[in-house]
Order: sequence, then C-alpha cells, then structure tokens
Amino acid sequence: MNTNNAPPPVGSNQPPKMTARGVNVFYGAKQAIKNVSLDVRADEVTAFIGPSGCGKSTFLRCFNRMNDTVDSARVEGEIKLDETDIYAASMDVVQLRARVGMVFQKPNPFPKSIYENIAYGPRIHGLAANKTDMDGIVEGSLRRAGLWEEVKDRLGESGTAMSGGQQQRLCIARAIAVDPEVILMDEPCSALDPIATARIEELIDDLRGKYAIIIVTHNMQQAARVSQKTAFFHLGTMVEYGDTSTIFTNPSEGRTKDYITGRYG
Ligand SMILES: Nc1ncnc2c1ncn2[C@@H]1O[C@H](COP(=O)(O)OP(=O)(O)OP(=O)(O)O)[C@@H](O)[C@H]1O
Repeated sequence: MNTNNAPPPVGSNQPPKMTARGVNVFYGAKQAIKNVSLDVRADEVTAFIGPSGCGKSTFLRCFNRMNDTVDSARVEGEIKLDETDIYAASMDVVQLRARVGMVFQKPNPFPKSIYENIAYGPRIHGLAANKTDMDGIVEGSLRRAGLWEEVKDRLGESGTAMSGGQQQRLCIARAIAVDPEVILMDEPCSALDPIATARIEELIDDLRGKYAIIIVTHNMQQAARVSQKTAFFHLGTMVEYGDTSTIFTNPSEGRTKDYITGRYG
C-alpha cells in the first residue's frame, strides 16, 4: 500500500533485468557463495559490499559466467538475463559477455590504439557495416564514457599510454561499444586516485538508467554515493539487501550495522 501518495520509483513495475535464484559457488570443496537470490533492476545501480573474502567478486562473476574461466569453480542455481537462463547449454558465452559487460579492478586496455580498443568488440560482433559506422560507434562510446574531448585528436595513440583514470574510462567505453544491457564493475576505482575516482563515479551516475549496473566496492562512501540498491555480504551469504539509503541509515541486521559502522571489515 502506498501510504504517502509518492509515485512509485521509475521502473519499479518492470520485471528485473537479471535474477539470481539459489546460487551456490564452490572452489573445489570450499563454498564461497551460499544460496544467494537477488533481482537486478535495469534502471538502477546495485552495489555489493562486505568484508574482504565474503564473496562479492565471486557472485558478481556469476552474472556473465566469468567463473567459467576458473577451473576449480562450480556454480549451482539459476541466473537469468530477462527470461534466458545464462547457464543453459545453448547459451553463447561470447554473446552473453557482450550483453553483460565487465570492467575490472585494474584498467586493462588492449596494447593497441585508443580507436582499436573500442572498435575490437563491435568488429567481432559485426556491429558496423563500414568505416563510417565504426567511427560513429567509437565516437559515441567515447562520448558516453566522458572521454571523447580528451582523446579525439589522438585516437591512434596507444590505450596503455593514458592515465589510469583515462584507461578505466576507456575500458568502460569498450564495454559500452558492444551495446550491453548490463555492466559489471569489480572495484573499478581501487587503482585510481581520488580525482579519477570522482570522475568514474560521475560516469556511473550518467550511465545509470541506460544500463543495469552492478558494482563491487570496498568503499562504503562510494556505494552510498553511486548506488540505489545495496547488498551486504558476509562469509558467502547475502545478509541484507535493500535501498541503499536504508542499508546505510537503518539496516535490519546487526551484522550489516556492525560493518557500516566500521566495527569489522
Ligand atoms: N580462484 C579461486 N580459487 C579458490 N578460492 C577462491 C578463488 N577466488 C576466490 N576464492 C575464495 O573465495 C572466497 C570469496 O572470494 P571473493 O574474491 O569472491 O571475495 P571478495 O568479497 O570479492 O573479496 P575481496 O573484497 O578481498 O576482493 C574467498 O575465501 C577466496 O579466498
């Protein structure tokens, strides 16, 4: 019941973009994620927080099957992108990772030109019919990542010769270039200085609503600034999930409260 006559949040009636149900992840015999279920909304930024080793990255990597690349990892449960089970045998993992892009902790541009860093994905996915199309995708992706003005006169220079913050925005532009629906960010600012971090946070805010975004962060202020929903993890379980404002001001669980007040972690 809506008691205060406030309109419902935008998109709240839409089905979630991704759903996780009963997810368990094991590395060999060790269980890193225990029976976690979560909905990810298309128009929101969802933050995963919790102490080191609680399973944030492991759970994040379930959403585009990056755990497939770890031999000892085994994922149980169900994860859907819209109505599609991403762990189905018929799922094309290359296509999945274009639809669910990823940005890592350490910026990892290819050792190629700025232009080629962006053009690579659209080329392998056949998204550009000709050079003009590709130029448009490269410019559009760099603009969306807030990098165009800084690099438009040096597209032929190496992506690895940029500052760390620029490299991370290049990696975000590279994810955007293949027209994803979801972007996973695994501590995207942990290798950056405060100014570069602020620019990435602004960029995340600009991208909100265009892509569903999940961000793993150690930085609680960052989670509070950039996300609308927060999930708190501890020892492989999701202890609490809710509106970020509630999690940070009035959490239901004692463990969440202890973490956000700095008692451990
Ligand atoms: N490739 C791996 N092989 C074996 N165990 C792993 C592997 N990756 C992670 N783990 C273990 O799984 C658990 C969860 O790790 P994960 O990296 O997901 O946690 P996290 O919350 O993201 O930690 P951090 O904040 O330190 O990055 C930890 O106990 C970790 O040691």
